[in-house]
Amino acid sequence: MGERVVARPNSKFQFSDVCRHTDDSRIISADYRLSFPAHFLFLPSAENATLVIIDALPSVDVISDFRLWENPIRPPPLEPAFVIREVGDKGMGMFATRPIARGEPIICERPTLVLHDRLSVHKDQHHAFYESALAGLSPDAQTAISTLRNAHPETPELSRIRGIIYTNCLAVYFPHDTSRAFSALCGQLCRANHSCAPNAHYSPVVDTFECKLSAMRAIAEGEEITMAYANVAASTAERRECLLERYKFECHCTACDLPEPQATESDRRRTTIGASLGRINDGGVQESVSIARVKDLIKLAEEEGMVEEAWVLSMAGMRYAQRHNDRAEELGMELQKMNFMRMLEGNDADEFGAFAKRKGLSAEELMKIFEVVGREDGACRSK
Ligand SMILES: C[S@@+](CC[C@H](N)C(=O)[O-])C[C@H]1O[C@@H](n2cnc3c(N)ncnc32)[C@H](O)[C@@H]1O
Repeated sequence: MGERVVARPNSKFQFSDVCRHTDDSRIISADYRLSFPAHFLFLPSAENATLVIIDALPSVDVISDFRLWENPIRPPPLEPAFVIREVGDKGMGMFATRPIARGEPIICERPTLVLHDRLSVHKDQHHAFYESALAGLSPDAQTAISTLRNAHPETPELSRIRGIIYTNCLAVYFPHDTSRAFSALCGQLCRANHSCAPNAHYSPVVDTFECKLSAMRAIAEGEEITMAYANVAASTAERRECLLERYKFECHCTACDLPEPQATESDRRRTTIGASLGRINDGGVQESVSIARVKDLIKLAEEEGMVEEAWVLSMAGMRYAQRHNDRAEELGMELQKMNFMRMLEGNDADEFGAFAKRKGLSAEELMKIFEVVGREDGACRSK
């Protein structure tokens, strides 16, 4: 540890007398009253940081050794796919500026602020703590974060920056330990609004440490680009309650505002899928339901446009077939799983590429198989 930094002239940390330099010039140790000693890692350098990671040593220490930061970020598409603009009560939103094909990456963005999920700062110190973390970022990066929406009323318990984190955070993982979830803020991707029938899917890209939004179905020019913030395998009332509590809005998406009798039918499908997914997560469904039941559930999920849930169900079906030594069903389920993955994360999804390689197929050959399986754009009900 180096010397204590006390209001150095022009220092990024001049308002804070509780930050110290460490042997790594990019890592600042913060002496706040925390559940563990926090550290700020500024990347690519402390002078011109576009990313701050808030964690404890030795984890930040480990992360700082990754060559990952030197990897180029994926180049944006030649023709940008979206614009961010005002959308009434929702605040800002993301809109397609051209037709976007299913599976196409809409945006791939390195986050600007990342913090460990179990970080707990004393409420009296929230403001100073997060301000210290932001103060080390470049002016553009600071603006990107501090101007994000805060849906929560500011209180002594919930500072503005904490409210911004609650409103916007996305899950990310580091390659060295994917069991630890971190929350991330991105200047652009965090402008995507919610829908219970979304047209886009968020996924963290572990290898390059990026946040990715891909088109889950074809998106028309001018259409709003939306993702799901909450579990959509739940009834309208349950979804609305969860969104109101966490994100402070009442959802009026196409799924929430369906007329009767479609609303009741949609609730029935979603709660049926939700109950089965709960059993899968508990490890029970594999023995308690037949492969025929898994197929029925996948059909329900497709009818609701719930691709992620269909993907989880096909994975459960594949495992079930494996345990029963049913090779034909296993391959059928694996193909479905890959196809749902392609719908969620696009043809460049790591899992999709690895599958093609494992089967000794080129991407084109694999696509032909999917055409035979017959799940093109219309397979999931577009909302
Ligand atoms: C991650 S931000 C999304 C971008 C935000 N609209 C903005 O202006 O930056 C989440 C917040 O946006 C608003 N929001 C998102 N989806 C919405 C929806 N479907 N209806 C109304 N408000 C929504 C809520 O205030 C929510 O807490």
